[in-house]
Amino acid sequence: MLSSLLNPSISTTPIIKPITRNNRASTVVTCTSSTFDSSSQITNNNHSPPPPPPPDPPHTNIKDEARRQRSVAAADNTFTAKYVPFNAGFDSSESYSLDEIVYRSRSGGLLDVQHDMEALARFDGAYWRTLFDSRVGKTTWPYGSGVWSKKEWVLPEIDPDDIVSAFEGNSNLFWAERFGKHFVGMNDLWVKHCGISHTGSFKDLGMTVLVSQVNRLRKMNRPVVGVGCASTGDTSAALSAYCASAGIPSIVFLPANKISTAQLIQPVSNGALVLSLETDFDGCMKLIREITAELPIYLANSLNSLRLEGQKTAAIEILQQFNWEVPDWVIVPGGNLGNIYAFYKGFKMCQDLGLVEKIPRLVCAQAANANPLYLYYKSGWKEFKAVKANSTFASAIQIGDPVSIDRAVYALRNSNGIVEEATEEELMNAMVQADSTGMFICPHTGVALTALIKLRNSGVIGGEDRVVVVSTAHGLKFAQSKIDYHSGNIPGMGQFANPPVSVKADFGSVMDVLKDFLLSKSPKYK
Ligand SMILES: Cc1ncc(COP(=O)(O)O)c(C=O)c1O
Ligand SMILES: N[C@@H](CCOP(=O)(O)O)C(=O)O
Repeated sequence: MLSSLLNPSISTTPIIKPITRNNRASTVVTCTSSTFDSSSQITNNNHSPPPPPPPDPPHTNIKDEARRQRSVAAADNTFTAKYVPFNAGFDSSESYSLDEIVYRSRSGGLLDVQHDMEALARFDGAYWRTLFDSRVGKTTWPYGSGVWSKKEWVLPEIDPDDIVSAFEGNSNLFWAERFGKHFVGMNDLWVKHCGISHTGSFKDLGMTVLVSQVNRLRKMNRPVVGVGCASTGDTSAALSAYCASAGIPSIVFLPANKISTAQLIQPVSNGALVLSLETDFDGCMKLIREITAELPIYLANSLNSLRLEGQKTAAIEILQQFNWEVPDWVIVPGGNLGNIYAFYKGFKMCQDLGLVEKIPRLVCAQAANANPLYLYYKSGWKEFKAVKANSTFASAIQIGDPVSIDRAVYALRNSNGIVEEATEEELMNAMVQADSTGMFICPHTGVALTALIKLRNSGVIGGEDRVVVVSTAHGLKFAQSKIDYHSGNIPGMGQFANPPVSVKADFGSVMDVLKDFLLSKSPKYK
């Protein structure tokens, strides 16, 4: 009933129909019962004169102004960074310039971006804190971005002219007062809302860095014709938006019928080549790795360590927002497992460079239907086994063979971390209960809140602890799961459902309903 009340045309499972256009297979997406087809393409049949050219842009813009400031200021670029094998020993001499196209070390392991920490440490913690704080809330290019306000720690050598940014980051960190008090008996619970972002998820933080570097590589005539990713929906949205903004072709591999309509329409709208594949995310990931090894398509998944340099700034922002006080716990939902390491790295750099004295304990929260990290953790980190990820309402983390498993284990071991899991009912109830306190969160944040509830119930997290739950995407991307829950359309679920009430449109009927409602809210008048 609710679906038809809200939007009769919403379908839970968007259909992607292949068509042939311009002698090559391409795709058309049907998000509702009405089809986008070739007839919906724009044609100019009325032979009207072309529109006049746009007026010349003003002579100066924020990039020009930033360039002028740089030429006046002393050389600001004494910092460097390079790729090294992830967690390499001190005796390793393997390294690569960030201008090389490389995703794996010689031994096939993961890479990491290593900054010249000695050069950064020539400035003390107070210097960095003041510098970062001074850039918040401005429109100065590129520092108006929460990511690029930490440029020296992200991509120090990139020319600001090459940066592709939507001034992402600086997302709000809000006090979850009612949820804290009523559901977990806490006074100091916070939500870092990374979903309030350009494309509605934390992926923007990493994608601005990756696409900026691609922009630079293309200007250097490196062989990058397009950028591609496998995605459960959010990475593809971010990739296609940043590429479209820079005029770079993007290609996204999506598991057919496994992502939400709102996520699917994002790359379609931004002009990406959208491939809908009859497999799951892990299958898409395997394919994109094979394809990017063959074709001049740059890999944009978090296997590419550039992404994590942007994502780590969310951790620095949390410290900044607490006036450089360190919370006790940070809870992050995990899928491909790049983000948990990005948080660790952001906190650790702040500790190593003297901005703070310690780092928080990290919790990675997984859906029980896609829980390879949780199983590994429970085995005492003995043996990692990829799993076949089952369908979950937290569809963006339906991942059974996470590429960053080694990074996640490193982050958790070095932060005295914990892994928790959430069943479908637990994560949906947590999401719905959080929404009832004024939030509108995604199911992945429901997974993180479930971890919090479990750790509070077991006493691991104390009532006085300061906890940050990372909300990774905007709830509006996952409206269908909320509609299904509140409609009672999910077997075995709906304990906290709040469906709309159908009422006859006459005074008496409306009064009856309202009286019942008011009495139920004010028992003393009963
Ligand atoms: C909304 C959302 N939350 C959480 C995650 C998990 O992040 P990661 O893959 O870095 O573990 C993803 C993507 O995987 C996501 O899209
Ligand atoms: N949730 C992700 C899955 C891919 O993760 P990535 O960080 O490796 O790109 C998505 O939205 O696609």
